[in-house]
Amino acid sequence: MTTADDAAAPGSRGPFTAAEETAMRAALDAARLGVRGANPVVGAALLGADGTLLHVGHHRGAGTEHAEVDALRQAHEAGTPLHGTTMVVTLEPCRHTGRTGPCAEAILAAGIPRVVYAVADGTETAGGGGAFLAEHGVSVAHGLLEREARELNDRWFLAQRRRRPFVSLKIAQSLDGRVAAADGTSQWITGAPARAEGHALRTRVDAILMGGGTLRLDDPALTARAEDGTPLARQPFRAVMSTRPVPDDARVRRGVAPDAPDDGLFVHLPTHDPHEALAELRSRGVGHVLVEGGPTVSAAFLAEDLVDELWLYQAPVLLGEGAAAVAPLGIGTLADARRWRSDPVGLPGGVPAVGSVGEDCRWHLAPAAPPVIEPPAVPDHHLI
Ligand SMILES: NC(=O)C1=CN([C@@H]2O[C@H](COP(=O)(O)OP(=O)(O)OC[C@H]3O[C@@H](n4cnc5c(N)ncnc54)[C@H](OP(=O)(O)O)[C@@H]3O)[C@@H](O)[C@H]2O)C=CC1
Ligand SMILES: Nc1c(N[C@@H]2O[C@H](COP(=O)(O)O)[C@@H](O)[C@H]2O)[nH]c(=O)[nH]c1=O
Ligand SMILES: [Zn+2]
Repeated sequence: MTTADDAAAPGSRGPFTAAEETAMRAALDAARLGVRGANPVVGAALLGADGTLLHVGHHRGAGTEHAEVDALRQAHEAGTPLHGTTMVVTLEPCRHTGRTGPCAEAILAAGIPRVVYAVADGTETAGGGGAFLAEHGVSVAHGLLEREARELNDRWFLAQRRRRPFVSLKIAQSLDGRVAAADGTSQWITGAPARAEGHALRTRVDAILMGGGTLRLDDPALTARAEDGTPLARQPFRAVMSTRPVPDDARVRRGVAPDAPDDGLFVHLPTHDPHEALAELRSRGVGHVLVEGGPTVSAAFLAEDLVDELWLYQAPVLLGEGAAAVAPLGIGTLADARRWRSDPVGLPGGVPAVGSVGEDCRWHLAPAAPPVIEPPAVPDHHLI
């Protein structure tokens, strides 16, 4: 089947050697060690002219070096000669300068004569590296293990096509699926190790979002903090989705410096429409949003299929009464239930999707039905 992707992608669709396929499998395994969010997970393997797997790199999340650069750095440190090598990468090498430099130029500068990638980047900003390399005389082929590579980042590709941030939802619930006791108290359902994971996630995202209900009941600061309460170095935007005014003395306005007037990270989103909320955050450069409830806002994002990954922590606590984790979604019968699957990509270093964190249980999930694999939107630089 020919897709818009094929029409836009440079180079051939193969044939590929057995060594290239082995290298791509190693690159896919390496990609799974990364974290997904504003950026996809990506792996890159350097293959010697004789088919030997030389170095395998991966991307460790937005702001860190890209997979190809990781592999090239390893080669440099080991003194590996690069003539005759092939760069095998799970995503088309980027050609833009974002938080890091363009991989396509790094590959060209390294004198690598062949590049094999699985799936086109497809974003307006970073796509086009394959064409750039082909124009500069590099042998470029794409489509090797494309389905596997696409599955690894399926919801990330979907978010890109829809021009919205990647959305994570975090829920900390009791054994009986409640996120607060009858009187609204919810601090703390889960234990310290699970909360520490939550703060590590907060520091990786660009914005944390809560609803007006949580603001009014809990007055949270929405900052990323270490276990002893000290602020972590990287702080995200703090967004409140509420049509009512946010009080001047709300902690979410202040962030990590309670006495400072305004750190520029507080955002009031006076809407009940999650699409509108995401569009506003994207206009501020947000690529990854963490929704931290409560149940009304969680349901609003879930109802619109806007949750790309779910971090669900379940504590061995029974409440019997209190708010359910998610407000009604209009599901009347089991056949209409929303099913989720383990997300193979998660915490840095490939921590398992389902596991224990202290006394609690962690589930890292993605919607079970992968999005319909449409061809990626043709990037603007391919439009006439
Ligand atoms: N354990 C956990 O993981 C968490 C638990 N909680 C608990 O949840 C409880 C609060 O739940 P809840 O009241 O549902 O809080 P929410 O945080 O979901 O806020 C709901 C409010 O947000 C506004 N809002 C934004 N979008 C929508 C929408 N699409 N539809 C309707 N209203 C919208 C409305 O405020 P407005 O009228 O101002 O527009 C609404 O009253 C608290 O007890 C809190 O402790 C909260 C977060 C995490
Ligand atoms: N992670 C990754 C790529 N990711 C691409 O680069 C974009 C982000 O770049 P930056 O702003 O520098 O973080 C991201 O949106 C995606 O299009 N590309 C690659 O060549 N290799 C990588 O390992
Ligand atoms: Zn890159």
